[in-house]
Amino acid sequence: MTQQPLRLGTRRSKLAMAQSGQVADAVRRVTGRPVELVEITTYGDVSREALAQIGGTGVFVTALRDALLKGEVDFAVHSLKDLPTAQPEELVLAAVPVREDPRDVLVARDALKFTDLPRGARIGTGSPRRMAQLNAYARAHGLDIEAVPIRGNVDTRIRYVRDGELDAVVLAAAGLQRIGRIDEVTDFLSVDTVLPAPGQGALAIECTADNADLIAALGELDDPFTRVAVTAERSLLAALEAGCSAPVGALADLLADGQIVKEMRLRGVVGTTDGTRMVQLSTTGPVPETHDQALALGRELATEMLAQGAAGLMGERAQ
Ligand SMILES: NCc1[nH]cc(CCC(=O)O)c1CC(=O)O
Repeated sequence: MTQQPLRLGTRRSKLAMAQSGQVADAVRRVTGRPVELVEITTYGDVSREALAQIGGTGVFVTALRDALLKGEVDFAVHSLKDLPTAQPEELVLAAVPVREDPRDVLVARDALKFTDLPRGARIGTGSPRRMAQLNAYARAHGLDIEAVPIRGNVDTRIRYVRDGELDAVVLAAAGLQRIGRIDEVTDFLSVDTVLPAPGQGALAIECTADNADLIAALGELDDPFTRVAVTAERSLLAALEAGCSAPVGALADLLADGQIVKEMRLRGVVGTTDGTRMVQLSTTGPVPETHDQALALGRELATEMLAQGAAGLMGERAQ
């Protein structure tokens, strides 16, 4: 008996195709069903200008969600950090698989590490979050760097370095891992230096809320810890009322005593892009056992950050 293939909606970029291909393999494995990739062109893919104007929030996601709602595809794969924090009622995150390395990394000329960059080094990043933290670190440690706003996909950004236009670019480790270019990293930035974006390194597998059989099947790919961690991180982002282009970093991790997991820590940072003003806090508590507990942890930290003036540091937008 031949089974209808499951249709996986994906963006066409190299990164999206790579991660969708990996998820397709995993879904074939757990469901035993064929999976076909359906390429969907998003507004953000078509127009760089449009992307700059609308600021980036969710542009890559909207077209995939429309295709789900129209029944053109059965499920979609998103980079979790690109998902708006508001979840549409008709859709569910059926799985959040095990997260890749959440760190940001440097791809620099001549195998340079961040702290070895020469005075006046030009570092490309379009992310206010990365700019804020790199500039703050540079100020504190007497480094002289210039953060240069850039756009484009991962290949384009690395090309700025290969062409000698920039000394380095900052990217997410997870993206490079997924497209097979992790070997080009010259420095893995400690999360103490640059806290990643909420949800960075994680994927979201989404389908319609009425598809109980598929939700159950995709649920096999869910990693409960990753889900709890990214839920807390995104709850912080939502409670700060910041969009995905805001200078907000967040990371939840487990604190263990030997093999025994004791607590979850949630760290958050907000700063001005010039790195002169930062609010950086963390909170630690029992590992959340429910979605609501994970949300509460994020809200708690947001409340503390707002009390320290976080809102006043978020006015800036990506260039
Ligand atoms: N902003 C674009 C984007 N969205 C997801 C990733 C890959 C990393 C991930 O899945 O978190 C990237 C590239 C990057 O930030 O370098």
